[in-house]
Amino acid sequence: SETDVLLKFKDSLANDAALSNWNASTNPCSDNKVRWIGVLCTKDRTVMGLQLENMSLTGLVDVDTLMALPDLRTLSFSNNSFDGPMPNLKQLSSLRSFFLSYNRFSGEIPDDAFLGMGSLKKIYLQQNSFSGKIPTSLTKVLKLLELRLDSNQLEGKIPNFQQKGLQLVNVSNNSLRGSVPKSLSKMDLSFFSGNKALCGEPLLACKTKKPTMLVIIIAIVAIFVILAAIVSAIVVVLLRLRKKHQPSKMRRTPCSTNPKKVASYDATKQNYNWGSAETSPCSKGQNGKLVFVRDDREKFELQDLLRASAEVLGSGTFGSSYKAALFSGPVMVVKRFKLMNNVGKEDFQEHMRRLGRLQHPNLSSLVAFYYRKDEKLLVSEFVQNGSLASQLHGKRTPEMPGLDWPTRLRIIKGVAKGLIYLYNELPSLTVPHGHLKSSNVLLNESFDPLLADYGLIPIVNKDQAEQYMVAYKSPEYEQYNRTTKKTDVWSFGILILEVLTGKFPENYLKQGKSGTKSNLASWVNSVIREEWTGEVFDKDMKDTKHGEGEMLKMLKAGLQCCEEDIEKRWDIDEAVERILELRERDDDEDYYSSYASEGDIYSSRAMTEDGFSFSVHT
Ligand SMILES: Nc1ncnc2c1ncn2[C@@H]1O[C@H](COP(=O)(O)OP(=O)(O)OP(=O)(O)O)[C@@H](O)[C@H]1O
Repeated sequence: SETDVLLKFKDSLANDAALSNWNASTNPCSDNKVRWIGVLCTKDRTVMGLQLENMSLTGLVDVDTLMALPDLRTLSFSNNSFDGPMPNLKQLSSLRSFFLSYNRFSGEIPDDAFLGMGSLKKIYLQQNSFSGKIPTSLTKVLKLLELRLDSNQLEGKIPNFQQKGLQLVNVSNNSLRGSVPKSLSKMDLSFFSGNKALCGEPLLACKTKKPTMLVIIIAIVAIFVILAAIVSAIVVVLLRLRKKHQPSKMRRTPCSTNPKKVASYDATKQNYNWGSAETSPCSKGQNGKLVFVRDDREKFELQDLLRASAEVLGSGTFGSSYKAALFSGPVMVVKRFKLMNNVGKEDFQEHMRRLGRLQHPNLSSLVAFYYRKDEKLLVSEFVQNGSLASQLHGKRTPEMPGLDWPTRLRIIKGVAKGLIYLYNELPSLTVPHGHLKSSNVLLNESFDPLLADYGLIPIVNKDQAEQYMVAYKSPEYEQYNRTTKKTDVWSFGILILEVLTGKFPENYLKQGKSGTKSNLASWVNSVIREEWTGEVFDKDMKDTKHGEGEMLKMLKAGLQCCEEDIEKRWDIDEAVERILELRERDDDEDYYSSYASEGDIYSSRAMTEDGFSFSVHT
């Protein structure tokens, strides 16, 4: 009977004076008046629970015996003096609640202590000396509403409770660590306090996982600083680019920034005073002197150049060129190079001296140079009639009516002579000129050509050279990334075609439909293929009447020099030889007539042995 069960249970207790009315002569639930102390009964007078609180009980909680009470739903032994490990209550799988708080229970609670207790709603274990981890089997008690584990010596992390109905989980005053599970974050903060290493809502945020407000503010400030730095860097770069790309019309000092090269020809010239030596950028940090490459001419100082009134001649790819009339008479041209650091100072000076030794009627001679690490100035004599480019493409005026054929022929021949001289004098250079184009062919008072800007490939910065210098626009460089001894011949060929057609070569450098590059030579070829050879010649070219034959031969020579297949392209010797053998017109009438008759053959539009047909324009 239940009487026997409870008396047996009482036997295992010690200090049980409070249970004095528990005796075998009465039934625990028989009569309200004599109901046993601390026994809770159902309506049917069966034992439903034990509420043995505040009785100073000690001894053993005999769970095995209690298993014989089929309707037992609740047990409370709160505020007694029980000690030892937690009773094995999971055997009482129908329990709805149990209260062991305020005793001296100790030791670890087995991890599976609550397994199978599917009806349990309230577990009160607070104010004992339990140690070890919170058993994970608690998370499986699906109906759990209230759990009190506070004021023990529990450690480790709080398991991840997921029960929907949980109303209270108090784990305060233990030694728990880690973060409060999200499912418990809305509970009262006091349920978690007293655990030094516990964090997360409702406690303070965990440092490792969530940044504090201060950290967030610092991060935001840092992002702003970085953004500001990036924006200012972009602004600086844009300003520099803008400065660099200012059109050549802007007034410049010889030390101002190199503007971007434009594809169209710009013959604009402006008078400009360089200002005092102090205000000129050239004077800042200027500790070097002009170095004269020859002894046979009058010397002057850099200051003399800076003091002279200057005219901007133009802005090339490497820097601007200035015309400076010295007080003592001579007129010089100073070209400012920013990007000439391919070699060190010694090699640079050596190369300059080498160029300075070159003397030829068709070369513009280097007079002096100035070396500074970040910029170089090359000084040469001013050449009277400007460049071949300005003569071919500049605005037509009564003073600049357009070059006639005899002059053009003489110019091409002069260029050929200058070129072969460079090949002979600079044999170690694969590309002795390297930058042969019409703006680098200057014309003296008799319209004889003088080559300029030659022999610079070894000293110009490689990147810049590859980007801007004429040699690197050649088919062999475009296709195979290499230059050869015939590369200058190709530039010469383009120059010849430019002189004959009056077309500006850079305007014909295009990517073709098939991916192939087109150039002035391919344009000329296409016109010839259409049998409109006469159409290729410059309409502004005067005095062609007796020169058609030579013009045609020159056209062929130009195309031979522009042959894309290097094997088929003439070498410099052949090119020069063929060009120099072309006859120049003189006052000999016989010559006129023979020349004219040759032209007449072509003007009949018959195909010639060279494969050209020719129709004379008027
Ligand atoms: N010694 C000179 N006498 C007269 N005009 C010159 C002289 N040197 C250069 N020029 C002219 O000054 C202008 C600018 O020349 P610059 O050499 O600076 O540029 P570019 O030849 O157009 O291009 P790049 O820098 O690619 O050579 C050109 O029209 C050029 O013909």
